[in-house]
Amino acid sequence: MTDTASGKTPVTVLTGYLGAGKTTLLNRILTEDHGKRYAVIVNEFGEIGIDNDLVVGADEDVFEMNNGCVCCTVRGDLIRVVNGLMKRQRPGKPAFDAIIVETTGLADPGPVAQTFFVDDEVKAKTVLDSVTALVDAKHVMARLDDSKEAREQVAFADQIILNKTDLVTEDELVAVETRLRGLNPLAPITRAQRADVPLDQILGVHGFDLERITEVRPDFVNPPHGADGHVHDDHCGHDHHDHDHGHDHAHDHEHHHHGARGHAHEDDIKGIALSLDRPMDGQKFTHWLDKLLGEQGQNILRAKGIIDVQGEDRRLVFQAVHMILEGDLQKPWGDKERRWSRAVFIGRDLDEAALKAGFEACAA
Ligand SMILES: Nc1nc2c(ncn2[C@@H]2O[C@H](COP(=O)(O)OP(=O)(O)OP(=O)(O)O)[C@@H](O)[C@H]2O)c(=O)[nH]1
Repeated sequence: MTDTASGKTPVTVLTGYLGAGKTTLLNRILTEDHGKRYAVIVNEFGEIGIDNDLVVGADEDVFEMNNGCVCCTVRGDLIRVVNGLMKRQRPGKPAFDAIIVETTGLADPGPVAQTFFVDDEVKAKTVLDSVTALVDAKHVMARLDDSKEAREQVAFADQIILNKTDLVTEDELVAVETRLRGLNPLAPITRAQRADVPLDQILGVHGFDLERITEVRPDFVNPPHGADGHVHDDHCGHDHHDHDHGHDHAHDHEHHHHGARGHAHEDDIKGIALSLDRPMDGQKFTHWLDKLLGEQGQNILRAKGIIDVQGEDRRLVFQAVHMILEGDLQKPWGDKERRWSRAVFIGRDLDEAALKAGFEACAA
């Protein structure tokens, strides 16, 4: 599964709130008869190695980072572990087909994801394939109410596995999916029990590649239910009347522990999808994006997009994790292909009107 274009080993960052089913998934990855070799990097809380012991077949392919808190900074220990893995060899190919990094249930996945952009050695050998969030269908609504980390994990994800679907009704599932989509309109949601998703559907998916996602499921950039431009489709369901997270409510930035259910709630994290059918001025756009990330990068969890630059045959593809921005010109637009620009910003307290105006002002 080595990334064919680049020869780099794909890395999946696995997040999910406490108890969502991460260990269950890792055990599947390590034990299933898939003919691949995966390395799993788990994160330990200080001295007690519980997680590692819960992962079966742990010895050979499971590696620990235990150097401090996973959510604080770009991870020196993670860099060391990954570089160590990359030095191993199998005849003619990298030692592992893919690497999965588990973050603790409470961690912000941002710094872990950023690690794969900042260290030159890591960057040369690996490519961040996706941030995958596991969600507990039974408990996620309450967690989204009371936990900023839970909201950030969902907002940050390239794909979401909605686990424990056996514990809730279809109506409840639709309500959960609607809420997840409000926080993250881009990530595909796959339902699962005991994390029984096909591994080739979640690993090596190029989740960071916006274009591929929109090719597979064009509805991913569908604005959330209730928002301008939302298209009703099979995925949104229409019987979720009691979960109308209106978008005009006053914000509650404190998010004290509410009861598990029943209050009207405005998620302060949201995803904003922008598009433009005219070519853009490349310089204007780059300048705008740099400035935006410089000023609001703390609040922007993720951004990615494909831009149609005037006078350029190739598409400009960018993505950002907080303030860390990467962008380059990628494959040329096809003759019959629709040339258009689209971008998604996921973050806290984003001013949608200002973003839209700024984006459109970059038109050539
Ligand atoms: N009913 C049900 N239980 C599940 C499912 N998936 C996992 N579980 C159970 O949920 C519990 C938590 O699962 P884990 O895989 O340990 O979750 P985790 O995300 O690793 O938890 P932390 O390590 O605390 O972050 C375990 O008892 C699992 O057996 C599911 O689809 N349905």
